[in-house]
Amino acid sequence: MSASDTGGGLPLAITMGEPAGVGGELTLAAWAGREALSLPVFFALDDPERLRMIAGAIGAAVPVEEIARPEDAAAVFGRALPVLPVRLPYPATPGSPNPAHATAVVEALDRAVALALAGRIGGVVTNPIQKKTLYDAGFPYPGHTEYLAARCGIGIKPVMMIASPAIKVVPVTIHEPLIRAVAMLTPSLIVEIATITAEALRRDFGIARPRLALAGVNPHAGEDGALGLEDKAVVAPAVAMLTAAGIDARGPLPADTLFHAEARAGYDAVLGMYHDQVLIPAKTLDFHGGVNVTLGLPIVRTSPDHGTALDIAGRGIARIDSLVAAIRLASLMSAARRRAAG
Ligand SMILES: NC(=O)C1=CN([C@@H]2O[C@H](COP(=O)(O)OP(=O)(O)OC[C@H]3O[C@@H](n4cnc5c(N)ncnc54)[C@H](O)[C@@H]3O)[C@@H](O)[C@H]2O)C=CC1
Ligand SMILES: NCC(=O)COP(=O)(O)O
Repeated sequence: MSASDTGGGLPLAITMGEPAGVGGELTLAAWAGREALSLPVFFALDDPERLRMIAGAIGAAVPVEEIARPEDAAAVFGRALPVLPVRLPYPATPGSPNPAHATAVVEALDRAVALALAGRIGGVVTNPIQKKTLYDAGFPYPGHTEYLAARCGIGIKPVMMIASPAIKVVPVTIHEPLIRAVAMLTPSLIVEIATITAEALRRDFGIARPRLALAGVNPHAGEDGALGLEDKAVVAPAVAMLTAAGIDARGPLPADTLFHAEARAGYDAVLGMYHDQVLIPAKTLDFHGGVNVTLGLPIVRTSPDHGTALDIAGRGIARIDSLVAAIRLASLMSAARRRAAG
C-alpha cells in the first residue's frame, strides 16, 4: 500500500499550529511537493490570509483556495492548497508568538477532532504549537497529546510515540518535570501504557506480536537495588504483569545500552520512564524522519517530531521531511483502521 492511499478517499487535516512558527511554510511546501512525494489529499485548518502572506514572503508559488467542507478538498487539491478557514484576529509575525492567537490555534484542533470523530477526515496532522504561549493564554493541558485525548472523550489515556525507521519510543510519563515523573511511576501506569502501545503496534503498525523493551529508571537499571529501588519495586513488577498477560515485554534494561543498533534489533518499541530518556535517542537517531503519533485515541493523530523552530520561521529553510513523514504515517494508519473495520 502506498502512502497516497488514504484508505477510502478521506482527506487528512493539517492544523495551523503556532502561527509564528514554521508550520505554515511546511504545509505550503508539502502541498508544493505533493506529486513528487506522492502525498495523499490533505487540507489546512488555517488562516488563508496568513498562508498567502507566508507564500509571498518565502517566494513559494502555492495558490491557496478556501473550502467550505472537507469533502471539497479532493477537487481542489490538484490546483491549490485547500484551506478550511480558521481566521486569526491579527497578522502573525514569524518568530514572535502572540497569546492572542491561542483561541484560533485551539479552534483548529477542535474542528479537526470533531471532523475526525464524525468520520469526515482520515486523520489529523498537527503542526507544532508553542506550548508556553498557549499556557500564557490559559491553555490548561501540557500539549496536544493530552488535549486531543480530552477532546476525544472521557477516560481516554493517550500515549505518545515518536516513530521513525530507526526506532519507536514511548515515554511512560510525558511532559512532567523529572522529579515528579519518577514519583508518578507505578506498575499499573507502566502496564497501562505498555498495553496500549502493544495494541497500537498490532492495529496501526501491523506488527502481529510486538516486542517491548522497558528501560530502567536508574543507572544500570538500579544495579540490583544498590543504585535505587525503583527498578525492582516498580518496573520489574510491571514487566511480570505484562508477561503474565501475554505481552512480550523485557526489562528493566539499563538505558545506556538500549539504543545502539544491535540493541534496537531486539525490540519493536522501547518504553522509557521519562520524556528525555527516550526522546533524546529518538531525535538524535532521526530528527528529520521522526513522527510524533498519539496512540490510544479513537482518531488518527500524527505530528512532526520537531517544534515550532521560531529561530528559522519565515525564512523558507525549514525541512519538510518530518511533516511529510507525519502525513504518510497518518495516511497508512487511516487505511489500516479502515481495513480492520471492514
Ligand atoms: N508537537 C508539538 O506541538 C511540539 C511542540 N514543541 C514546542 O516547540 C517549541 C520550540 O521547541 P524547541 O525545543 O526549540 O524545539 P524545535 O524543534 O522547535 O527546535 C530545535 C532546533 O531544531 C531546528 N528545527 C526544528 N524543526 C526544524 C525543521 N523542520 N527544519 C530544520 N530545522 C528545524 C530549530 O531551528 C532549532 O534549532 C516549544 O514550545 C516546544 O514545546 C516541541 C516539540 C513538538
Ligand atoms: N516533546 C514532544 C512534544 O512536545 C510533543 O507534544 P504534543 O504537543 O504532541 O503533546
